[in-house]
This record gives sequence, structure tokens and C-alpha cells, in this order.
Amino acid sequence: MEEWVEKYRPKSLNDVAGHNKTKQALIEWIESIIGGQNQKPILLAGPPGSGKTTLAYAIANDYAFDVIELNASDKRNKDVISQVVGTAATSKSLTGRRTLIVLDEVDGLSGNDDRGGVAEIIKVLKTAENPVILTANDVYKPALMTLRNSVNLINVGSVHTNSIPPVLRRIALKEGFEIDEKIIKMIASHSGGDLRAAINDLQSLATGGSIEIEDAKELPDRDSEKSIFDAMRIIMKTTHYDIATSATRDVKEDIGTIEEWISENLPKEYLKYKDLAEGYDYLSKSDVFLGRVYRRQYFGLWRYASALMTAGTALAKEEKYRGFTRYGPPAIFTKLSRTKGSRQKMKDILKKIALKTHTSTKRARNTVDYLTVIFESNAEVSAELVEYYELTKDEIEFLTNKTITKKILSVIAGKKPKVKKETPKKTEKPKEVMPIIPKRPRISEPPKEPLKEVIEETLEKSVEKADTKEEKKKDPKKQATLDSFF
Ligand SMILES: Nc1ncnc2c1ncn2[C@@H]1O[C@H](COP(=O)(O)OP(=O)(O)OP(=O)(O)O)[C@@H](O)[C@H]1O
Repeated sequence: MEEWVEKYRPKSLNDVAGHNKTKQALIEWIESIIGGQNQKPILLAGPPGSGKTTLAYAIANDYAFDVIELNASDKRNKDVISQVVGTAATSKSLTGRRTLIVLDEVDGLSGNDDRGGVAEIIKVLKTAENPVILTANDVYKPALMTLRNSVNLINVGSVHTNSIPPVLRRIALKEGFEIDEKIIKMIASHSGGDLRAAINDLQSLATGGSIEIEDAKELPDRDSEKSIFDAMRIIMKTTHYDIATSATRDVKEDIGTIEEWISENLPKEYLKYKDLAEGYDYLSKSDVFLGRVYRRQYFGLWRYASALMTAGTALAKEEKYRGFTRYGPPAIFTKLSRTKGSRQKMKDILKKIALKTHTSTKRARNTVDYLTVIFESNAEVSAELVEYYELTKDEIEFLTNKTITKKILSVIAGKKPKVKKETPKKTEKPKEVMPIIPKRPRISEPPKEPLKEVIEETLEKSVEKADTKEEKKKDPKKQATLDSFF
């Protein structure tokens, strides 16, 4: 399916929503270049999806320039850059038109990479005679400090919320579907000035069938925090290390949840088996690190887990997949919420068994396995077990089925003594029942002799004992010392 953001990318500056000052600055810049003046390259800096690349293409189109784009997915090494920016600079393209060079996502470059890093780009830009437009999200990265001096920096803000609805309305009209104005407004306000996100949201709602207001309410809010949907899109689409690792920076979900999201969405994006296998390989490695972090509290390993998860999976693909992908939340979460009731029931059963058998609930799982087999084969034993473990009807049914449960319960009912309905006759004397008094244990038997005598006798005995001990001590012959051994 074609991505609407590409399909409806404005061809002319007139179609670019908002950014009036930027458009004016670009027009003046290109006209002065056409007029033969030397101009520094332009660096368009602004949030994702605000239209930086679109602006570059639109101006090229309006002034009949061909575009050579080097985006982050291309191998922007020194040779490629100097070949494109350097040698092509003075010549016209095959069509005889001039060329505009677009270097996308320069904030993805690392400062000291000598094969296509910032230093190399600056060197090449100085020799470039063709106009160059660079784009970046985060121009204040330290790596771009020196680059900022070699360019004309234009800050492109996010698209104003009021400029978004007309774009969405136009797309809906061209796609031939009707959409409630309230939903349009909702998409616009959710987008937080990211027009690409707004168009993607519109497309994902439209491809889901009818566009309902309830669905629109579910849209991720991009205003407050970066949404997990954006993070997915960035990780799945980019082939650049820095961009991938920073994708999850402002996402509110924890790292474990992000891992589940990547795991869920990877096969939706990576259609080549090799890419997919490699992607999962990185994800599993990240999981190993994450396990260590949790188990051993080695928080230093955290960043390796995060890098393997984001950049590892992003770089696993050979090349970018174009086209629209509808990312979604991990199925495991919906499954868990669906099965919450039954998991709770199992927990209750395990707790009961664990309590009676003095084991952990983990061990009690084995008992459950045996129980289900016994329930199916022997109703009498089952009845005893059910009574012993104090299982309820629901719980028995949960472990087996309705018929077996009925059988077991009828055995239990049959065992219970029947309550006599007739009341005993008043004249009849109740039979005397001899109570069975258990024999007391010996220890607690009272001494047969009177207490006083017993005490006196014991005292006498102990005095005698002490005397003989004293005598023994006094008898030197009987005293064994070390000397006596020599
Ligand atoms: N101001 C705009 N007017 C009309 N369409 C826009 C505008 N901004 C963005 N879009 C739409 O969003 C898509 C993405 O925009 P673009 O690639 O220009 O964003 P960007 O600012 O370069 O983003 P990134 O920083 O992620 O590269 C475009 O293809 C276009 O469909």
C-alpha cells in the first residue's frame, strides 16, 4: 500500500502548509544563487514531520532544479559525498537542469566519523558550487557545532494546528471518503504539529474501515510525550544508528514494553526473511542484557540492551522498506488482558493447593496436572481431593468440564449424612453415650506420692550425690591430671 505521506507530498511551495517565512527565505536564497551569487548551504532544522524535506523538494521543483538526495539510509561515506556534492557541483545534470543537493537527517552523523562524518561534509560543502539544503531535527547536538558555522540556519517550527485540517480534508477528498469535521480536528490536535503523523493517522483510520470518532479518540497523543507509534516508525524505517537509539528517548513506555512492541511489529515491516532473522537476533541479544540488568542489578548494561534493541533491529535491514505499515500494540498485551479472569482463577486454585501441601504455587502446578487426570478417571478419589483442597464448583469446572464436575459433586453429596426430618419423641430417653476419654500421656500424670514427700526425697538424694562428688574430688588418687599419664 502506498504511503499517503509520499503520495500527497506537496510538489510546490504553494502546497506546503504554513511556514510562510521559511518559504520566503528559501525563495530569496535560490534566486540569489540563480543570479550568480555565492550562498552558504541552508540547514533546515525542525521537528520530525514538519516539512523540511518537502520544502527542499518543493523549491527545487518550482525553480526547475533536479534533486540529488543523500538520506540517512544511503551509505554517506566520504567518496559518495564528494562525488555527489563535489564533482557534480559545477556540471549540469543529464536533463540540462541545475542540481539541488539535499542531505537529509544530518544530525544522524557522528562527529568524528572520518568516512562521511560532519568534518568531511563541511570540507566538501566548501567546494560545492551547487546549492545544498541540509535537514536536521536536533541542530544543537555537539557534533553539529562546527557545521552550524558553515550554513545558513533556518528554524522550521512544527506545523500550526490550524494548517493541518485543510491538508487532511484535501487528502480525504482525493481518496474519495467522507470524514467528520470533528475527527479531522481530533487528528490535528493529536498530531502535535507533526503533519506526517497526522496523515499517517488518517491513513491508518481509513484503512481500518469506517472512520469512527471512537477510533480517533484512541489516537496516540503526540503533544505531551513522543508516542510509541512514532518510535516504532523511526526504528523500523531508519537505517541510522543515532536516529534509532534516540527514537525511544522521550517515550513513556518502559524498556520491556518497547521490546514487546518491536517484537510485534518487526514482521510487519521486515518482509525479507534475512532482515527479519537478523532483527530478532539483535532483539534476543538485547533481551539477554536486559535479563542481566534485572537479575543482577547491573544497570551499566542497560544502554547495551537499549542500543541492541533499537539500533540493532534498525540496522538489521539491508535497505529501507518504503510503503505504509500499520503498527500495532503487542498481541500479548491484549491476550493477557483477555485471559486475566482465567489466570486469576488458576492462581486461586494454586494458592489453595500450595496452602494444603505446604509448597510453593509453582510446585502446586504439578499437582494441578495430576488433579485433572484424576478428575477424569476416578470420581471417588476426586471427591476426596476436592474436599481436601476446598475447591469450589467453578474451580473444578475450570480444571475439567461440566459433566465431570457434576459427577464429583454428586459423590460428595452422597457422602454427606442425611438429615433426619422426624423430630425425636419427647418421652423417649436419649441413649447415654459413654464419652471416650483418651488416655492421658504419661508425662502429665500426677505423681502418686504426696508432693511434699516427693520433694523431700529428691532433695535428700541430691544432697547425697553432692557429698559423694565432694568425696571423689578430695580423693587424690582418683583425680586424673596430665602428670598422671607420665
Ligand atoms: N508543511 C507541510 N505541508 C504539507 N505536507 C506536509 C508538510 N509537512 C509535512 N508534510 C507531509 O508530511 C510528509 C513528511 O514531511 P517531511 O519528510 O518533509 O518531514 P521532515 O520535516 O523532513 O521530517 P523528518 O525530520 O522526519 O525527515 C510529507 O511527505 C508530506 O506529505
